[in-house]
Amino acid sequence: MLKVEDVNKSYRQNGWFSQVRRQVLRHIGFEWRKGESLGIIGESGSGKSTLGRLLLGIEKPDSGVIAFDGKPVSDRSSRRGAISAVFQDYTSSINPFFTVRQAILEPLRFAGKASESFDIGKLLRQVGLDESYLPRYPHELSGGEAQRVCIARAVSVEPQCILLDEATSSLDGSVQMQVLELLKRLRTAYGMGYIFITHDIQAAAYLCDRMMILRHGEIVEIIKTAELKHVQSPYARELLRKVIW
Ligand SMILES: Nc1ncnc2c1ncn2[C@@H]1O[C@H](COP(=O)(O)OP(=O)(O)OP(=O)(O)O)[C@@H](O)[C@H]1O
Repeated sequence: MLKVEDVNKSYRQNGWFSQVRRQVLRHIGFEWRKGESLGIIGESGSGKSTLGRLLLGIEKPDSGVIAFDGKPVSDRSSRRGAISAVFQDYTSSINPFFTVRQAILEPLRFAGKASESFDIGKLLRQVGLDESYLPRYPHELSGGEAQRVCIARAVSVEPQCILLDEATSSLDGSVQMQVLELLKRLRTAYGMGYIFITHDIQAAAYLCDRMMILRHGEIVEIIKTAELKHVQSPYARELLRKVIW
């Protein structure tokens, strides 16, 4: 379980030497339960990606606690293999000098899970590719294929949770749908859960069991997707109005 308690985060407003700080996240608290798919939705600038970086332990909060199975995520060894990430920018997520084979084996080696018996072909087929992609370089892949390779990398270590930050947003309509379907299938196949950061409420509704709505760095509401029509706060109602009703 991932537990977030009273997390606050600010950044210096005008560069390194500025004394002025802008509060980006305020009093964030929630739990992500094993196997769950939780959407984090909100408008641009609401703090979604910042929260994602804190959950991954890439950055530290000013105050508050983020713990995975009781251990702080800032402790790299505790989160290694527990949380993987897939980002929007699939082109820069893969080393341009790595083949697909090298790109997929990299996180496995890092997690100490690479072995001769690892079935890389099976993994590629799980994400809708096949062995013919193994010698290819990123520039020889379409956007959808590159993002599938990123997903394969994230899945390869069989983490408990994959954090996806706008991972389907830059794919065009039908490819985005294919990747969402793929994520649904992988969840069933591997039993892992997702934290799905997006401004696309429909994509989140498709993939997630619960949704957290962020505004100006604060949680407005956390609601089960099945009960989305019954959101309480005026902001959440307005945000959902266009796509739900
Ligand atoms: N490293 C940083 N230094 C200073 N300010 C930052 C930094 N990272 C983010 N911010 C600011 O924090 C606020 C929240 O940014 P964040 O990227 O988390 O929002 P978001 O909801 O993910 O937005 P988007 O949907 O546009 O990606 C923004 O005002 C942004 O300018």
